Amino acid sequence: MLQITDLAKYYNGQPVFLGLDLQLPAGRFQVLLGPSGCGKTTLFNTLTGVTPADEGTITWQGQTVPHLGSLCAYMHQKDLLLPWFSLMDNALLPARTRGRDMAGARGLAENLFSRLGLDGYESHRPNQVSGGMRQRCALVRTLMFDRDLILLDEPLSALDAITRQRLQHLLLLLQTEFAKTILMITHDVDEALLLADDIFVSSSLPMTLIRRIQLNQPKPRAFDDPDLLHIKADILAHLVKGEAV
Ligand SMILES: Nc1ncnc2c1ncn2[C@@H]1O[C@H](COP(=O)(O)OP(=O)(O)OP(=O)(O)O)[C@@H](O)[C@H]1O
Repeated sequence: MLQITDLAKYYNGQPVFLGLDLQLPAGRFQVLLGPSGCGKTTLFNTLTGVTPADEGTITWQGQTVPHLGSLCAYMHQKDLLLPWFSLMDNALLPARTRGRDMAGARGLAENLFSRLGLDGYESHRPNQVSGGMRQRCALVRTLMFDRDLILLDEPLSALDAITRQRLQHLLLLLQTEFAKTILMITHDVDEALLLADDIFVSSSLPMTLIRRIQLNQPKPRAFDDPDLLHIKADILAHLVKGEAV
């Protein structure tokens, strides 16, 4: 369980967010949905210690921590693969830097490569494969951190519709098969509706959470589910209202 209380971050004296409270129960797929520039990436950077919080507390499994840096796996918008390493060596980096059993790590990475349609590309370098393949490799590397909590910052935003759909299914696997707690940022309302157990809708800058929606519909879900269409209309109305905050 992750508890964020009264979190604030300022840039140049202006709040990106302040008084932010968020509670994330373990094992759920939670999605933060908000307009461009509202502070979503800054929130993730603050949570992971990339940039320090100015106020507030972060509590992970009952312990107050300065940030979640070493407690979570963070997948950025950009794949951040090292260009001089092969895809497999990129995926194995978390295991290597943590001194893990490399034979076991390689076995797991090979299994994930195969599941994600990357087998045969293990020794390719990032510039020799497509954007979708790089994102899949980045997803494998994120899993190789072996953390219970995963933060995903628009992991699918740069992908074509088909690849995106395929990876959405894979993201669902993270939750069901690997029992991860996930917090994902997206702009895409449909993606949020397909994947989330909880959706947090944020206002524009400074970011406040203006709506929380719990979705109990079983997955995989269909876009034309009347319940989801109803929720979509509600979210869009809140996003429009949030722009005016
Ligand atoms: N290092 C920084 N220094 C100063 N201002 C910053 C810095 N990083 C981000 N900002 C500002 O903070 C605000 C929030 O930016 P952020 O990238 O967190 O938004 P976002 O919601 O993730 O945007 P997008 O959805 O477009 O990725 C923006 O006004 C941005 O210009």
